[in-house]
Amino acid sequence: MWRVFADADALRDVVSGLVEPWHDQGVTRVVGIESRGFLLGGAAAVSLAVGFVAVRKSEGLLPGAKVTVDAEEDYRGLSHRLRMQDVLTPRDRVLLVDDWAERGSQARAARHLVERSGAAFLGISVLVDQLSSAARTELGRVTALVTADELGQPPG
Ligand SMILES: O=P(O)(O)OC[C@H]1O[C@H](OP(=O)(O)OP(=O)(O)O)[C@H](O)[C@@H]1O
Repeated sequence: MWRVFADADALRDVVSGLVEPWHDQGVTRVVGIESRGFLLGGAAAVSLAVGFVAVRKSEGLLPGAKVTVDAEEDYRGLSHRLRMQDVLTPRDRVLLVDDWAERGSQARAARHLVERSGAAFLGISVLVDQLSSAARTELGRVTALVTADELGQPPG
C-alpha cells in the first residue's frame, strides 16, 4: 500500500476517490487510524477543508485528555488499545478514513471513541473494503474505491 502512496498521480487519485462521496455530507472532522490512516485521513481532511483527529494504536506520544478503547482483534489477530485526544464536540460530524477494513474491529473501536466524545459518527471511507455484511452494518455509511474481491489475487 505504501508503494501506491509513493506515486504522485496515484496518491492524488486515491485521496480524490476517498472524499468524493462525502463532499455534501456535512463532515466537520476526519478521524484516521495509525498509521496509514494518518496519511490518508490527513489528506482527506485537507481536501474536505476540515480538521484531522488521530487515533493511535501504538504507545506513541499523545498528550492531554484522551478517550481510550480496547479494540477487538484485527485481521492479524492483534489487539490494540486505541487512543484519541478528547477534542471532538457534540457538534462534530465525523468521517473515518483508512486504507483497508477487513474485520472492521478498528473502525468499530474508533466509532466508540467518536461517540464517547459526543460527536456523530457518519461512516467510513476506505481504499479497500473487505468487510463482511455483519461488520458493515455497525459502521454507518461505508464507501470504498474497490472491494477486496475486485482486487483479486496478486500475480505470482
Ligand atoms: O478491519 P480490521 O481487521 O480491524 O483491520 C483494519 C486495520 O488494519 C490496517 O492497519 P494495519 O494493522 O495493517 O496497520 P498500519 O496502517 O500501521 O499498516 C488498516 O489500516 C486498519 O487500521
